[in-house]
Amino acid sequence: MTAAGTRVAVVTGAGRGIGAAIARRLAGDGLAVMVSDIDPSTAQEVAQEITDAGGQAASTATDVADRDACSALVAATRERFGSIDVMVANAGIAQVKTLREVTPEDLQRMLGVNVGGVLWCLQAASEAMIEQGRGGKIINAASIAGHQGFDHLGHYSASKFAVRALTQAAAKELAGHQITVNAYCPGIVGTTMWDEIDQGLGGYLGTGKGEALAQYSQLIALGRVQTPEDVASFVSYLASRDADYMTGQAVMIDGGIVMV
Ligand SMILES: NC(=O)C1=CN([C@@H]2O[C@H](COP(=O)(O)OP(=O)(O)OC[C@H]3O[C@@H](n4cnc5c(N)ncnc54)[C@H](O)[C@@H]3O)[C@@H](O)[C@H]2O)C=CC1
Ligand SMILES: CC(=O)C(C)=O
Repeated sequence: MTAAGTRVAVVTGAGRGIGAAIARRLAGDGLAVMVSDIDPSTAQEVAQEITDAGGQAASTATDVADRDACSALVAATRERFGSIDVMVANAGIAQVKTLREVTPEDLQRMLGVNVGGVLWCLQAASEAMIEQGRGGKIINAASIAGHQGFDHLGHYSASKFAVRALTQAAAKELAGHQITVNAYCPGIVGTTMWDEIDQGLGGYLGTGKGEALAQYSQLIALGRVQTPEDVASFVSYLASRDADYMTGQAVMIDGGIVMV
C-alpha cells in the first residue's frame, strides 16, 4: 500500500530503454511504479534502482501479448500499491523486413505484442479505473512510424498506426469515466531497439555498424539522436494532472522528423 494521495503507475517493457526511463521519471515525479517486463531480471533491476534512490517501485514479469497476464499485472499492482492511476503501455518490438518477405508468423508476433499488448493493458487498466471511480490515464507507445509508413519497417509501421486507432477509439469510449487515453510518438531513440534496426537495415543497405543509424539521423531537425529521457519527460506530462484536458492524441516527440 502507498500513502494516501500517492498515484500509482504501471510501465510495461520497463526493463530497459524508453520504458526504464519512463519508470525512473514517474518515480521521480512521486508516483509508485510497477516496473513490468517480459524479462523479470531487468524489471527487478530497474525497480531496485528506483527504491535505492528513495522511490517506490516493485516489479513483475509480464508478456503483454498474453491477455490474462495483463489482467494479472493490474491485479498485482492494486494488491501491492492499492490502486492504479496510470497505465503506460510501452512494451513493443520491431523487425526489419521488406513487406514482400513478411511471414504470417512475423505479422502475428508483431501485432500480438504491439497491438494486442496495448489493447490488453487498456482493457485491464480501464476496468480497474472504472471500478475505482476516480478516472485515470492510459498512455500508449506509438511512433513516427504510426504517422508515416517506413520502408523495411512496414509491418511495424502498421502496428503503430493501429495503436493510434486504439488510442482514439478508447479516448471516446472512456471519456465518460474521466479516463484519458493518449499516445507518444518518438522518433529515433538510442536504445537496443535501434541497435537491432541498424543491424537489420545493414543487411539491406550494405551499411556497417552504426551507419544506417547515422543515415537516418540526418532526418532529425534538432540534429541529435533522441534519448529515452527525452521521451520520458513528455510521458511525465501526459501522466500528470496538467494533461487532464487532453485525450485521443498521438503526439510527435521526435526532434522534428515528421511534422503534422
Ligand atoms: N527506439 C526507438 O527509436 C523507438 C521506439 N518506439 C517504441 O517505444 C517502445 C519502447 O522502445 P525501446 O525502449 O526502444 O525498445 P527496447 O527493445 O530497447 O526495449 C523494449 C523492452 O520491452 C520488453 N518487451 C519486449 N517484448 C515484450 C513483451 N511481449 N511483453 C513485455 N515486455 C516486452 C523488452 O524485454 C525490453 O525490455 C516500443 O513500443 C517501441 O516500438 C517508438 C518510436 C521509436
Ligand atoms: C523504432 C521506430 O519506431 C522508429 C521509427 O525508428
